[in-house]
Amino acid sequence: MQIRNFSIIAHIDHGKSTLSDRLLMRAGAITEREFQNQILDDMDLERERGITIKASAVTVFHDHTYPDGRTERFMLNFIDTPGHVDFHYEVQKALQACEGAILVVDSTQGVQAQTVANAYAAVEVGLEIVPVINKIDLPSADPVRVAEEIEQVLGFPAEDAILVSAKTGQGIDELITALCDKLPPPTGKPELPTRALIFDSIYDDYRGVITYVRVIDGELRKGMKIRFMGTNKLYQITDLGKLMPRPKQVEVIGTGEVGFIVAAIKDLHDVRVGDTITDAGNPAPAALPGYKPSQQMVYCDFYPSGKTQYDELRDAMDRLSLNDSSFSFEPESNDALGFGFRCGFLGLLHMEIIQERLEREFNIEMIQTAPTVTYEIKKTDGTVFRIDSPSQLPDPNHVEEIREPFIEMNLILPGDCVGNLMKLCEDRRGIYKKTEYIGATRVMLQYELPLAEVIYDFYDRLKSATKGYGTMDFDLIGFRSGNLVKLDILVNGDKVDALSVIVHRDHAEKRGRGLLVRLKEEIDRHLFEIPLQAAIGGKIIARETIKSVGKNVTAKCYGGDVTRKRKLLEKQKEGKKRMKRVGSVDIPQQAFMAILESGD
Ligand SMILES: Nc1nc2c(ncn2[C@@H]2O[C@H](COP(=O)(O)OP(=O)(O)OP(=O)(O)O)[C@@H](O)[C@H]2O)c(=O)[nH]1
Repeated sequence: MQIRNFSIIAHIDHGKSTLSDRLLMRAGAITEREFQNQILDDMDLERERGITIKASAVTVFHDHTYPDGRTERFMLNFIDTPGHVDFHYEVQKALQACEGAILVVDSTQGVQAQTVANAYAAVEVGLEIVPVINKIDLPSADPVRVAEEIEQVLGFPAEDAILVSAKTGQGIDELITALCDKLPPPTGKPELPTRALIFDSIYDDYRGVITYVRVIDGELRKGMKIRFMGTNKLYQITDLGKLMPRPKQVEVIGTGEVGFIVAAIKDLHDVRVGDTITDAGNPAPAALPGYKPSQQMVYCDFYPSGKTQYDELRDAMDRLSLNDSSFSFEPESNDALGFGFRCGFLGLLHMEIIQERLEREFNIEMIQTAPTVTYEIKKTDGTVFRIDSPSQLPDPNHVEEIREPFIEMNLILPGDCVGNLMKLCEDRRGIYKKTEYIGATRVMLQYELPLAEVIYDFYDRLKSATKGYGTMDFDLIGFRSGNLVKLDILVNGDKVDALSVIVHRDHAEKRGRGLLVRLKEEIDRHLFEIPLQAAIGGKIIARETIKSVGKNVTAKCYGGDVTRKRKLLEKQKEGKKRMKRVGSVDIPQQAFMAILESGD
């Protein structure tokens, strides 16, 4: 029997999940009805089996007929990947467990920013790529143009693209034939000591940690004693299986195959994605190369509020981190906000997901501070270290350099929006790199930008400046020294650490003023007058005053420019009720997020 391992990669909404389901249906693994119900998203399935399915590696069989009439059975293993820019890391993990990838491009949309990013990622790990043009059933489909774009931007010959409709099933047989013919087989050796790559793991309430593996050499057997080569932990396999797509127990996962193992592992942190599993009785001499560890790029604080206690928040986060090892938290205390946690995320979307899950699944009420990036500090004594909160910045007299993370951003947009986007990038301290044309009407722009300038609202700005047609993708390229300063905020004379930000010196005054104006809108009047001040190193650079209730009877006007309200902030409307008392002033949740809106 032949084995082929591949991932499906695509820009968001180009049809990756629908195509996975269609392939499952074509291979007879699911029924037409299940296809209609989107099997891979079916939560009932998880409940029924007591197993959680995530970024699943699904196994199906296909009888392939060669041109000479011979037939042979193929085991096709495919791994679903997330498409969002925050989860690049997950995509990389999936790709390294494969020999090939299907690159899906929507025939009505063409090549988009994440099409390019995912294609490059797949080429980088040496995968064979089968380009697929999807949604050809739609009247607005333009597969010829899209095939040309694929050739022009990515270099895959236009005639190699396979035209399909995941929805109707058109072209799926050609696709499966191409997978069998074009993708290389796995190259591992069955006779060598076992080496299996961990590409995913999840925590399951009933069975502990479930580890997804790709066996490179040797095999994994039920009952086998295994060693995790990186963490040096020993376990015994109690169960192993494959997702077909329902979990099916097997006795052996052989060379080149994928599957999951259960070994009574209680702590997700014992199982490091990228680590190698070997046979404890006959260990491999060296581990597989593994992955770069996931990088947290965005940090913020969570503080319990309302009826939620500190312990409840900690327990909820503990439970969440069981299932998501790229989310981290550490106790943090703060004069103004009391005891809470400093949390690290892969990106802003990841942060929103965690915040939403805490609120929805655990009924947690909390105050969240504005997100910030990691900075690298060089002190005058030569020491270099990283901080993930402005409050950790040492005395400016001891700081020689503040370095901030920079990204390389690729934007794909309609040609007539280029001017607007270049202005936006330049306002955000962007450094222009290059422009490339895609066909006659679209442009790929490349800029280097400070991450701090894009994490808040850049995506929304891009969408509104391009009527929704623009797409973006970025990669971290390193830390660069900048003329950065810490801007402190004083409320009624008290410095509120959670409101401090690190900003470029040239923008400091404008940011300080903007922030105070927003704070003034958010903080209700009290019985006394409240001075608001912005300061750099003790020097006040801006000031506002919230008048006392007694002095002016005009009703307070809330809101500001509604069109500027971001999605993130809208979700926090009820946060208005969540207050934290700083000194004698009540500050609502939204005030802590005001920094997000005070940029321009
Ligand atoms: N007409 C048509 N619609 C399709 C086809 N394939 C997918 N779609 C639709 O396109 C939308 C996005 O498809 P998904 O399969 O969810 O896309 P995805 O790439 O997995 O999206 P994410 O999981 O959000 O990254 C859905 O509404 C699908 O029904 C197709 O071949 N034809």
